[in-house]
Amino acid sequence: MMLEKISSNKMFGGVQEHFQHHAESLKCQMRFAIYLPEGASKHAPVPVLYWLSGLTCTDENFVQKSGGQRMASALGIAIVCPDTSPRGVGIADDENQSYDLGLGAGFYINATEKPWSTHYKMYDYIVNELPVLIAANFPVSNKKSISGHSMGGHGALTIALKNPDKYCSVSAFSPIANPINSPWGQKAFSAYLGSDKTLWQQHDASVLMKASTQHVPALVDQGLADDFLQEQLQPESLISAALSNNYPLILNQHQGYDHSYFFIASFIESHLCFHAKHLGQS
Ligand SMILES: N[C@@H](CCC(=O)N[C@@H](CSC=O)C(=O)NCC(=O)O)C(=O)O
Repeated sequence: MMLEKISSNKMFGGVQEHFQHHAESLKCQMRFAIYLPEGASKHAPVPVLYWLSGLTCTDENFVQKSGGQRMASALGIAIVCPDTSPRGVGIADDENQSYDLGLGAGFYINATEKPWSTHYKMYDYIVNELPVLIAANFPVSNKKSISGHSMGGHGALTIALKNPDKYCSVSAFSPIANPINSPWGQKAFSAYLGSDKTLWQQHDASVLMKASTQHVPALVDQGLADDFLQEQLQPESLISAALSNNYPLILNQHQGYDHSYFFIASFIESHLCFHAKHLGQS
């Protein structure tokens, strides 16, 4: 698979890079960012944290705003940031977009409904295609963890809960914790999956956590001044699910913090330390 390098910048001794490539699962060109810490090499491969961004984001938001690279360098962890949806000429909703459906809003699921089903296979891209591409082209080990924000927090939690053998740990900032009961989730799942709500449940972190039998260690941070807290995010559903299933979820709530990357930047280092512990880096 051909990778085209878009940019490369030395940062904290390592390197922050952006690439583009043809994604088979999405049938379009995709971009991703990768941070590689100093010393990562074929002889000293490093584990990878996949970061899934939220609505309206690209591969750039985390790279520019989170400040996560400093601790990733110290801990010896690579961070891969994919884009949040397929993009390109002729892809559904290119010309008629709302911020919470279509471009920048792939929800990390495989769409089954037209017109989305041709390209919107973000689950396959994140779980299967991208890790193979990363392993083939970068000095990484086979240890992986996953994290994300908001829509990406939903993606990280659901992907880890559905694939407990693939991920050493999962974390999320302000995740859409119960999308089958939130307006963002209902809009996306209706469009991408259709009206059968039993299918929606397979992509709901609270439903999956309640039923989970193999527990991936999970950390969630939530700001209490988040404008989306009650209507869209509903962390109380995740807390109930964890309690009912004795799930090892750490959920921290923070007075005064909102939904922005200022919140993520304030706590990203604790997430990286959490993942480092489960990836065997500390
Ligand atoms: N209506 C807003 C919503 C966009 C927004 O807040 N996006 C968040 C993620 S929300 C859930 O997935 C975000 O991360 N934005 C990018 C950033 O860099 O802050 C709007 O359109 O602005």
